[in-house]
Amino acid sequence: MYYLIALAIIFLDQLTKWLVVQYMDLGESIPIIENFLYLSSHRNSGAAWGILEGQMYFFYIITVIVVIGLIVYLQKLPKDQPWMKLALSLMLGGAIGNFIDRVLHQEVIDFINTYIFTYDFPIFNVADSALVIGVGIILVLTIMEGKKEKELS
Ligand SMILES: CCC[C@@H]1OC(=O)[C@@H](C)C[C@H](C)CCCCC(=O)CCC[C@@H](CC)/C=C/C=C(\COC)CC[C@@H](O)[C@@H](O)C[C@H](O)CNC1=O
Repeated sequence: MYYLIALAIIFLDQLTKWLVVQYMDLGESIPIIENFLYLSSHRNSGAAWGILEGQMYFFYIITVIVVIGLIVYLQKLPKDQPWMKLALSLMLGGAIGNFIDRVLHQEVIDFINTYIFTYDFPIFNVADSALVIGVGIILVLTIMEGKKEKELS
């Protein structure tokens, strides 16, 4: 069931990237909300903030490890942890979404360009959003778990 969430993320990610490639020129920027949100067609052959630019084999290896880890973890999780399963499914979809780009184009297509206050946050995509949301949910669950244990002890 949670694999459907991962598939939905992959489909949404690849669809949005296809639309950007189809209807936008590289470097083109369309303002959605002035000074806050723009659609900017961008490519990144690195990871976040363009780190390790061009190290495709490193990215393939890391992504395969991440994907296998997520699948094993998803299989092992007991039924009563829906939030954890959601987080892992989001990360699985995000990791595969960027992996497809890296295998097909040796770079990742990015287009969500936000200005958080004056800081021009790196341009990202649906896959990155799913990854960061998945990481965020796991962080929240871990903090909540820690608080619960403290109350019990
Ligand atoms: C989101 C992980 C990045 C994603 O990792 C992936 O694919 C994984 C599955 C495979 C990587 C090879 C391994 C993880 C590297 C970890 C990393 O990099 C530190 C991340 C910290 C993170 C806090 C959790 C910050 C967030 C940043 C950004 C996302 O903001 C929403 C900016 C995204 C833009 O720089 C955009 O150009 C990136 C481009 O799309 C390629 N994306 C990737 O490499």
